[in-house]
Amino acid sequence: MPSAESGDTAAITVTDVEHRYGEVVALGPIDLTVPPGEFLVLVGASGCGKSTLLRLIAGFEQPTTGTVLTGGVPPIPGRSAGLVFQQPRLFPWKTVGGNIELALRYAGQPTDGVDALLNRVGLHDVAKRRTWQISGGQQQRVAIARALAADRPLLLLDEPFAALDALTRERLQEDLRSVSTAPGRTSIFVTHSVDEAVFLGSRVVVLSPRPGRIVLDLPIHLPRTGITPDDLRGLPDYAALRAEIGHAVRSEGASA
Ligand SMILES: Nc1ncnc2c1ncn2[C@@H]1O[C@H](COP(=O)(O)OP(=O)(O)OP(=O)(O)O)[C@@H](O)[C@H]1O
Repeated sequence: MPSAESGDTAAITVTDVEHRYGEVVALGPIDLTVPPGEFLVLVGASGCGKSTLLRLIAGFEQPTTGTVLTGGVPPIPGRSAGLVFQQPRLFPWKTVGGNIELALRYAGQPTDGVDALLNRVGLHDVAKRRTWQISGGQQQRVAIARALAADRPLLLLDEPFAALDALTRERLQEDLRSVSTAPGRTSIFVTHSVDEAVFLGSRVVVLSPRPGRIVLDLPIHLPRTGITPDDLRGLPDYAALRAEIGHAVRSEGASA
C-alpha cells in the first residue's frame, strides 16, 4: 500500500464501501480509485447516494463497512477537502471580500490573497457588496472562491449549479472548467446533468439507483484547453459521450 508521502498515492481510495442509514442501504458496495489531477463527475438518480459518497470522502460520515482514504490517510472533516454545495451558504453580514478573507483565515492562509481569488472567479468589481446584494450566480462564485481559498488538493462540489438559470450555469461551467485545471487538484462534482458531466469531467461515473453502485466508469478524452465551449460541444466525440452516458443513466432510471 502506498504511503501518504509516496508520489503515486491516489487522491481518493474507496475500498469495498457500503453505507446504511438504519435499515436503508444507501450506497455500495463501491470501489473507486481517483488519481491526483482528475475531475470526476458523479451522475445518478435522485437518492442514489451521490451526496452520501461525497460526505464519506469529506470525512463527515464514516462508512458502515469498508474504508475511505484521501491522500492515503483517513479524511479529516472540514480539513481534507474544499466544499461547494447547491446553496452557497455565505455569511450575509460579511461583504463578498469578507467571506473570502474569513475562508483564508480559517485555512491558515495569508489574507492578502483575497483580490487574486476574486479575480479568478470574476468578482473583483463586487468585492465590497454584501452577499445579499449580488446575484445567485455571483453568490455561487463566492462559494467556489471560498473553497479554492482553502487550497486543499481536493475539491468536492455537490450540485453547485443546480439552482441557477441556464445561462449563468453555462458561464460558471466554463469558468470552473478553467479554474479546476490547476495542477494536482482533484475534483469530485455531483450532477444530474449528462451534458454538464461531459463538459466538465475528465472521468464520469454513473451510479445506479439505491443502493448506489457504479454502473459506468468512463474516461473523457476531450481537449481541456485551447478550444471554445461551443467548439467543444460541437465535437463528434462530445455527442458520442453524451449518448453513451445518457444511455447508462436512463437505463438505470436516473433523472437526467
Ligand atoms: N441522514 C439520513 N438518514 C436516513 N436516510 C438518509 C439520510 N441521508 C440520506 N438518506 C437516504 O439515503 C439515500 C441516499 O441519499 P443521498 O442524499 O446520498 O442521495 P443523492 O444521490 O445525493 O440524492 P439527490 O440527488 O436527491 O441529492 C436516499 O434514499 C436518502 O433518502
